[in-house]
Order: sequence, then C-alpha cells, then structure tokens
Amino acid sequence: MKLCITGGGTGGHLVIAEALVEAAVKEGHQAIFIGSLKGQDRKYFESNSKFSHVYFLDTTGVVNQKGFGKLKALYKVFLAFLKSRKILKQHNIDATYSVGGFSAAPASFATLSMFKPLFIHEQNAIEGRLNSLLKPYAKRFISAYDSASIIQGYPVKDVFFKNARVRDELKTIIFMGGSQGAKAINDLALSVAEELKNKGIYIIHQAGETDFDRVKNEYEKLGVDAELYAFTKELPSLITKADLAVSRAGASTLWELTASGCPALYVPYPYAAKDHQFYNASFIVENDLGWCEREGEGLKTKLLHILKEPLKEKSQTLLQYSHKDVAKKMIDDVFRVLND
Ligand SMILES: CC(=O)N[C@H]1[C@@H](OP(=O)(O)OP(=O)(O)OC[C@H]2O[C@@H](n3ccc(=O)[nH]c3=O)[C@H](O)[C@@H]2O)O[C@H](CO)[C@@H](O)[C@@H]1O
Repeated sequence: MKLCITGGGTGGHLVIAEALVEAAVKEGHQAIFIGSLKGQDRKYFESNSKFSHVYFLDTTGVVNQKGFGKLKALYKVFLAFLKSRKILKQHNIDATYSVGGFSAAPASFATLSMFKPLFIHEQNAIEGRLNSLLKPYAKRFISAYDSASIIQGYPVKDVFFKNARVRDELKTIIFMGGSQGAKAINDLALSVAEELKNKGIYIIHQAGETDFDRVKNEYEKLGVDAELYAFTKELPSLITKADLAVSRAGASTLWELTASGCPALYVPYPYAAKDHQFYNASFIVENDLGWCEREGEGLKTKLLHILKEPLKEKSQTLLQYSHKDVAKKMIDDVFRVLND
C-alpha cells in the first residue's frame, strides 16, 4: 500500500505523522509526506525520516488572514492543490492520512478530488476548522477524545510505554513548553526554582528556542543548576526521569505523559484555537489524574500546593488510560478499508 501523510505546522501534528510513517514502514507499506514550507515541517522531515519522498509546498494558514491576505492564502492553497494532485498521481497513492493543520489542506482536497479515501486524525478535544470541514467526506475520523472513534487512544510512541513507571516520590520535576516553548511556564519555573532547590528537587526544563538564553541567564543568577534544553529529541527519556511535569496541554505531550504514568499540572496555552488545550486537559481533571490551572496569579500557589500532594495513585491510574499500538491500528485500518 502507498500512503500519503499530510499536515503539520507544529510538533503536535508532526509527531503523529512520524508515528504513522514508522508504523506503515514496519508493516511493509510505503509513505510520502506533503507538508508546508512554513512551520516546523521541514525541521522534522527534510533530512531524516522514514518517508520515501517528502514535499514542502508554499502554503500559509487561511483562517487567521484578513481581506487580501486571505485571498492570497487561498490562491496558494489552490496552486498547492494542483501540485498535490500531480504528486499523488506520480506516486500512485492509494489513500491519504491527514494529521491536520493548514498544510493538510492541499493534499486532502486533492485526494478527495481523485476519489481516493481520506483518513483524518484529530489530536485535540475540540475539532480544528479544516478537520471539521473535511470530516463529512472522510472515510475515518480518529480521535482519542471521541468515544465514537473506531480506534480508541492516541498514537503515542512505544518508548513511552516501554519506560512507563509508577511515580511515588517527587525527586525530579520537568517543565515543558510544547514544541515551541512557553514563556509563562518558563517564568513559573524560575519563580519556584529556589524553593525546588531547597527541597532537593532536581529540575529538567525544556524552555523553547526563543526564550532559551534568558532562562539560562536567570537560572545562573539564581544559582540553580537546572538541566536546560531549548528543543530536544531526548524528551522521552527526560519524561521518564521526571516524577511530576508542568506542561502546556498540547495533545501529544499530554498523551505521552499519560502513557509514561507521569502526573502533571497542565497550563493551557490561552490563545489556542477555541481554547482546545483547556479542553484537552479537562479529562485529566475530571478523572482526578492530574491538575490544570490557567496562566495568572494563582499558578505559582497551585504548583507549590501540588508539590505536597501524593503522586502514586494518580500515576497508577494514568497508566490505565493509555492504549498501545494506536498508530499500527490506524495503518491496519487503512489497509482493511482499501481491501474491502
Ligand atoms: C500553541 C498550539 O496551538 N499548540 C498546539 C500544537 O502543540 P505542540 O506543537 O506544542 O504539540 P504537542 O504538545 O501536542 O506535541 C509536541 C511534541 O513535540 C515533542 N517535543 C517537544 C519539545 C521538545 O523539546 N522536544 C520534543 O520532542 C513532544 O514530545 C511532543 O511529541 O499541536 C497540538 C496537537 O495538535 C495542540 O494540542 C496544541 O495546542
């Protein structure tokens, strides 16, 4: 089977594309990638991936544009749609899996225009605009937050399950800002760094590329020896080391922490479309698996309170909420649909 995987923009979409291509290749299939020149698509797949071919088309987001900008963005999508049709034909693609984000639009529409099946993975608790638009025409709509989804669970990498463990005692804390870093989480970490040091709690901190130097300087001024990263491919092993996380509620990170059994305080990105990060974290709070607090004055107090909370029960229960082999199930499902 020859698949096209499309979409991206941020790490949260791209890790799903990565999980899918890895599962596809493992099952003896081939996959190409169609993404955008904008966003993080090239950083993830340009020089190192399991895709047989990768294409980065000239597209930008449409929904956030106004007036002439919107027309220009739509025209770019149209040109990329024509290009995608050529690419899909050239590779004789059987089906397309969209992982969402604006860069998914051209290849998704091209797939439908060629009467090939389109599969969609929605990462978030609130549907993205493009995903909602395409949903009625898709063969499948897979989401960890939808009880009607034919496949349950989130396609988390195996490594998180392999190294999962029950957290009992708070020795190490990890601060994570998602694929782009988060200033609010960086500021929170710095505001409690001395207290953590005094309690003997070791700090791991993924600060993002743009704020990295400032955060490094601040830790130096405070005399706190934190293990600091801008962006790191070592996140799975860092999460394994941690007993508690303070994190944005990006869907991939949230399900990775869940699979790992690491309880977390989620601080949703306040400007996420339709506040989806808050809703991503809602099930964590509703099921007493962790905590969620919006940015603002109460955040530091909340974290200091959580430092005294027991972790074991939450950690144990988190492990029961994870589903293994979801990416493989998604690929097997495409194969089944094509051979029905
Ligand atoms: C600001 C925004 O709109 N963010 C969205 C984006 O988040 P974002 O791109 O931050 O995505 P997630 O938190 O879902 O995933 C980030 C991924 O990058 C990995 N990682 C991160 C940092 C690092 O240094 N190294 C590393 O490997 C994480 O392990 C994870 O696999 O996509 C998610 C999935 O659609 C959404 O839920 C988020 O709301």
